[in-house]
Amino acid sequence: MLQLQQTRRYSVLAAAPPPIAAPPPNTWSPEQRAADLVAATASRATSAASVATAPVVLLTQGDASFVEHADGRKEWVQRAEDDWRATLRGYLNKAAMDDDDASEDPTTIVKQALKDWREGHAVVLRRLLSPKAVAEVHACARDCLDGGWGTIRRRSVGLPDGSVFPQQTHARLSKHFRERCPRAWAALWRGIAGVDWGTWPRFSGDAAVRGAFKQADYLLYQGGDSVGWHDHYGESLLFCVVLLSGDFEGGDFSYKPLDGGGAVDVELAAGDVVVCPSEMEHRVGAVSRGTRASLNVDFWDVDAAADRRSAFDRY
Ligand SMILES: O=C(O)CCC(=O)C(=O)O
Ligand SMILES: [Fe+2]
Repeated sequence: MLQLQQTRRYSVLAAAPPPIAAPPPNTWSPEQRAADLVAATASRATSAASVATAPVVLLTQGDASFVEHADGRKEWVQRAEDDWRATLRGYLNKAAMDDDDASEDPTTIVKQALKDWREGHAVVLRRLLSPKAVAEVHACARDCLDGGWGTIRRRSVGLPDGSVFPQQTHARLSKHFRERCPRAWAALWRGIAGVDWGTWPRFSGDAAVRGAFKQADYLLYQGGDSVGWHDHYGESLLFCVVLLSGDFEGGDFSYKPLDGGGAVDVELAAGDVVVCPSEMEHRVGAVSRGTRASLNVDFWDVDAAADRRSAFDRY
């Protein structure tokens, strides 16, 4: 069993800088916000109507958003945790729920990916998750919100490049991910075991990969959200990212090869998975239109008894 190293570069920044232009006091009134929340917690059918009138987020800076209302008015609003939850719920109420369970066998997908793979690079598993497996993950995130069993945060990962402060909305699904997303989980551990074996072997076989599940995080980016350059060194041994949505612009996933070569942009479609060794630096570019949803899953080799995280950090 390897010793888990201290975190070196994986940065989860706590404080957000002030927005570029100071937002005016919140004119998205508490009454309106309360009404949105009530509507959002109602049934899916009725909440779909309320979502149509929710402001569109054009840009985010820290906890402030520049929004456009249905009548065309634009303004800065300061947002609190409940607002981010409402945003997440609004997206999840509309997220594609596709019943198509067709996907290729993970072994075949891994074989193809390893043919194209070069040492020191990430591995891309095309369409590893079927539309139904992707839908399972969206449904799990909604269940996490409705059931209140996972932590939901607005957080920053990585270092800002230029003036853009990286931010993502983050829901930790670890507690129930494996049982609520059986298709997604089976595709992931099979795909990852195959990749690991054929590249930088860190886990000895399927059972070791299954036992090394550390956490699964559902991530939402919109209105300029991004993730700066960072790695997961010391936090895990291997991680993967699944793209869960398609209707957005910007939001490219890039990584820096371990041989010191220049950054590589990866084109991803919903259901595609990028697998990286945890020391590999990566980032997500700013999302300029629509919503990018993804799932980050980390694998380590610390067994349950040696896991010293608090319940909050786990879930
Ligand atoms: O959303 C992604 O594609 C990557 C997210 C990421 O790197 C992280 O949350 O650590
Ligand atoms: Fe990351």
